[in-house]
Amino acid sequence: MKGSLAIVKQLGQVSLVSLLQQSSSESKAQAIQSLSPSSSSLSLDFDAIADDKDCILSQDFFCTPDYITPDGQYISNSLDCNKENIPCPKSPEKLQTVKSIRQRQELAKDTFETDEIKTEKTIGIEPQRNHSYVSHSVIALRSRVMPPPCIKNPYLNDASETDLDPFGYQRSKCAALPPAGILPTIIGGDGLSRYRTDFHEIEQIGNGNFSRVFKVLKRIDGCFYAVKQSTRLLHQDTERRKALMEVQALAALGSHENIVGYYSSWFENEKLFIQMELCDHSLSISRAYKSSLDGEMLEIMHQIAKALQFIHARGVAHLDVKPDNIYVKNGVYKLGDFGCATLTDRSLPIEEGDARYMPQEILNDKYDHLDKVDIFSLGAAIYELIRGSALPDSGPVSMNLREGKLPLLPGHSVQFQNLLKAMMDPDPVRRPSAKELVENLIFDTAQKTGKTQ
Ligand SMILES: Nc1ncnc2c1ncn2[C@@H]1O[C@H](COP(=O)(O)OP(=O)(O)OP(=O)(O)O)[C@@H](O)[C@H]1O
Ligand SMILES: [Mg+2]
Repeated sequence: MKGSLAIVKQLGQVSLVSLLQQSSSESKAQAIQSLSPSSSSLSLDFDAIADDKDCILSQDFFCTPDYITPDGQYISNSLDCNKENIPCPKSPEKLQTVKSIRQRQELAKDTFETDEIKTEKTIGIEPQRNHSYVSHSVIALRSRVMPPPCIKNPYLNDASETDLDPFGYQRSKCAALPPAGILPTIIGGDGLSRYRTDFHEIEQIGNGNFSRVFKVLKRIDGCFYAVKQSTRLLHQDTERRKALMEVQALAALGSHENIVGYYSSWFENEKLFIQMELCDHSLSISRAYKSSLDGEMLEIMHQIAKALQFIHARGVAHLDVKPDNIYVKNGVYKLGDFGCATLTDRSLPIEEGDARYMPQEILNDKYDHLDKVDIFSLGAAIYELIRGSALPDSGPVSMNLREGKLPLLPGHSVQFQNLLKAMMDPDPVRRPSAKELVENLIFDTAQKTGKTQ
């Protein structure tokens, strides 16, 4: 045994599993003790390894050389997920024998056979023992061997489902979303972060009530994107389902010039990540975005009305139209933040957005004309931009607005003020639809006189 330990130390590589399997518990302790003093860089969790002697080493799956992952690598990944460019430890040269290859192949075969039976139970379940690198890898691998179920998008109608059945055997279990515990949450649990692997973070560009938004560079295509991350940990499936509604709405709607572009999304460490088109900034009132020009306000109104016409035609209401959620990119205005989006037929839960921009009927829980809620909110957003200061939550100003009493706006045409008044009419039926708004002659006139250029 002494001889083999000497070889181990000399080669700088350890095959501890076989070592521990062969040794009695007493000789394990001796072996460990004799290793420790001269190899201080190796501080392995031997108890964990001994506990896991029937587990499989990650390298057995990935066909990498047999070596114990240096302790430092695991610790740095698990303690500070934000660190980038952590250098990969060099794998020591491997002494390969035909026997060791065959043993490994058999071991892997056994594991995959076991996985077929056990995967359904392990998906979506956090590993119980965080101290073992081996257990993390096995669990992460299992979730990849058996991909998570497809999720039915509630914003799409089901016409195509008869021919194609992407939900397969899970249909009976999930009418709309998979059952509790099954949504994937453990990406990143093995120390591999999709966010860190695929993107280089440049800077934070936004802050919402529920999320932070970062400007990132995608490593593989060299393009900039915005990635929105939820700030709260989404522990429960119900929370994850709710968060998912935003990406499902974006994905179902498809692309439109006046809607922020959607690329992809994933869960990582119990947070939802959404990769989107990067815009220059939002119209947030905190940026002192004040304009007294009819032309500019008309341009914003016209472009966002087009976005609303597009989503309303697809049966979707945004329910959180406000300056914070209108972004600008190269002079083009885009509607973003679909976190409150719902179906106008009220077949999905309704969560109203920022109360400052909500009409009275929503505060009275009347949801008959959800598309017209967006028209009111757009009117309120435009009014706020003209006013140049944030609308109050409550009080006489907000009450007057909800009653359709819009103060006079000096410097703005009567035609424009009347349109704004109509958009904020207390009766949703009398508000123009998005289509009527887009087709309003005021935009033609503005274009002809060059005001919207
Ligand atoms: N694609 C983007 N490009 C540029 N900036 C963005 C983008 N998406 C979001 N932002 C910025 O990040 C801020 C917060 O984003 P977002 O509104 O989506 O988060 P939220 O937590 O859902 O917000 P809320 O508090 O309104 O619910 C936005 O107001 C905007 O300034
Ligand atoms: Mg927002």
